[in-house]
Amino acid sequence: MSMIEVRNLTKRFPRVTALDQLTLDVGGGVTGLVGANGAGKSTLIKILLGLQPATVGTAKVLGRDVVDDGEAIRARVGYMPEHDCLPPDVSATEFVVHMARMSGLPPVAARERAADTLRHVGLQEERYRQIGGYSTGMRQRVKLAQALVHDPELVFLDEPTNGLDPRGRDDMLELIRRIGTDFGITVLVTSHLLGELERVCDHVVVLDGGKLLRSSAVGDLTRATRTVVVELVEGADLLARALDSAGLRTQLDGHLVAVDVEDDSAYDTVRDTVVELDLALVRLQQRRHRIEEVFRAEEASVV
Ligand SMILES: Nc1ncnc2c1ncn2[C@@H]1O[C@H](COP(=O)(O)OP(=O)(O)OP(=O)(O)O)[C@@H](O)[C@H]1O
Repeated sequence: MSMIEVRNLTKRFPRVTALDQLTLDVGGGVTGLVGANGAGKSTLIKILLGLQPATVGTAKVLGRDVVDDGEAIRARVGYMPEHDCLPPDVSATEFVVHMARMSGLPPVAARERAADTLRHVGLQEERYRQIGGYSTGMRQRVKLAQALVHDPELVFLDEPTNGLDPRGRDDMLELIRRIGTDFGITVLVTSHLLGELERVCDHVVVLDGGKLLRSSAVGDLTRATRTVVVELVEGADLLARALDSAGLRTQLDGHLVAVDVEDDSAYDTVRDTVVELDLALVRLQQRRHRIEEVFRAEEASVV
């Protein structure tokens, strides 16, 4: 079932078209929304939350229209905004309890949910201190906690790893994965870094200049473009030439030949050719492309 359905969505600002006839379906699990700064990611999230009107087109979230049913959608959806929006002079506990109360939870339930959620995002004793003294990583966790405190079915996380050091990024990505797997909450997470999303996402949507560049399952994206690396004692150039003549794409690098493998028959061709040429094999290793390499290769072939 589609959690989000976007049809022909266009958003024009006076000087720029932020979204351009975007059509898109997002299912359950963790979906990454990737694009350079200005690609339209935040604008899409704001329209899906009913916080901004589209110029043209329609969108549904959890089966409800974003214009007619904004309030009902916001009750079942969490939102972690990109920019800092936290009051400095209250504690994380006070803030998250307040947000839970705003979502309609009674006082005792709000306190319990806030404590549970802050624990899940990894804020311990520091949750009683004023937010003004927090590190960026701690502030991101508070923003995440307020997005989860009312037990939503779907959360929008806008650039949750922004400003974090590598360790903080890893921790945040792990948390996002757990939101999807352990709690069964559907996640739409944005980033301008494609590489970090492949670790936690089931699906990736790529926006470019407000248009849909690609929407694929992460597994399909990397599986479709495997490489097998063949290392030989000698004769790598002979093998590369023979495989080229057999219609495979190869790259020669010293004693190594990297071969693009589009289907399983390519393995047979590599094995048979090594035997026919009577070459001494050191290693035959399969390597999946990283998602970033796939896109880089595609961009290069477009240029
Ligand atoms: N309220 C606004 N008024 C005018 N232009 C806007 C407004 N909001 C966004 N834009 C423009 O729309 C385009 C898309 O912006 P958006 O914030 O959606 O991109 P983004 O992919 O989220 O990038 P970033 O990560 O930098 O926020 C940009 O060119 C931006 O300048």
